[in-house]
Amino acid sequence: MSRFDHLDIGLVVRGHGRHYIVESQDGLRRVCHPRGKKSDCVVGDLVRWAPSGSDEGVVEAVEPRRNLLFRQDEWKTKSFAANVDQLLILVGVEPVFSETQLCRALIAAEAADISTTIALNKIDLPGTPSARERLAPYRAMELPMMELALTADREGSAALLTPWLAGKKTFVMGPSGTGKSTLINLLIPDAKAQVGEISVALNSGRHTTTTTQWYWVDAERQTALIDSPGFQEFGVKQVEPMQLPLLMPDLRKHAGNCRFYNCTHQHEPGCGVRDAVEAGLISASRYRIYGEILAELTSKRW
Ligand SMILES: Nc1nc2c(ncn2[C@@H]2O[C@H](COP(=O)(O)OP(=O)(O)OP(=O)(O)O)[C@@H](O)[C@H]2O)c(=O)[nH]1
Ligand SMILES: [Zn+2]
Repeated sequence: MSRFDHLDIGLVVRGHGRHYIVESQDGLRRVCHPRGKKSDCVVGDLVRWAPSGSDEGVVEAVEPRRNLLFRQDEWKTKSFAANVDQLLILVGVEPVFSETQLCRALIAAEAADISTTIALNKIDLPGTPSARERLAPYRAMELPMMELALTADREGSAALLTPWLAGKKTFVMGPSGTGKSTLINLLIPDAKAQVGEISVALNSGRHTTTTTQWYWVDAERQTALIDSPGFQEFGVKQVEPMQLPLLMPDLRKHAGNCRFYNCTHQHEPGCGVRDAVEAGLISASRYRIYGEILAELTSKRW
């Protein structure tokens, strides 16, 4: 029980600097301001809010979160969203995706206990076989995968996505130019209107992709897509170094065979992970990325 339990619950559908757009249960959206540091919230948060003035509100408290997806570098933590059911990582045949970013996103999702599906888009393009090849280690890890052609085969893509999304809150992540906007517009014909409504409330005029945005797919407000801006760096400093291999399913599978319980899988003799790399059971690129992230996590702050 908290002293704010009598207040209405709202959903944070967009953050905008120090204020938020909160959707109340009747579907109305209004600008809300945080009362203090305690009411720092992110998209997907459920908040207790009170009216303030004629059409604004104050966030008094944030309800406990089911999960929080975020990235963390040396200096700051950047939240993506809270209370999501699943993550969709959209990569494209073009532009060629960065495997290190993909690994980092998967590690952050695993650390937050959020299940992930990788979707390869633009399979109408000739680079498709090599993109599939690059994803082979992830398929071998039994990560769910989907193949899409969001512009070339709209119906086929929608038919794959729609049942998978139904009733869930899905966070969509992916590098710039892979088709995130195409996906949102395919599934949410009134996406522009949903954003426009908010821009009017904020007086911001037009949509910027610099902020995370919650979209309802259906009129019943059961299915949601959460679209996020791109990013350059994806820090996973929230992870303890010893925990890192446990968040990478292919490494985790072989770490039990190491001679030392605290093996870092770098130089130790009798390392099950390095044996598996040599045997081709763990991809060389995944192992290299593991080493790079481990070095980052163990580097001393100055
Ligand atoms: N050939 C092909 N092109 C596609 C497909 N899906 C999207 N595209 C094109 O890829 C380009 C980028 O798509 P967007 O939806 O704008 O990508 P985005 O991920 O939103 O990119 P940002 O806005 O930069 O974050 C556009 O020119 C799309 O038409 C596809 O299935 N096949
Ligand atoms: Zn080892």
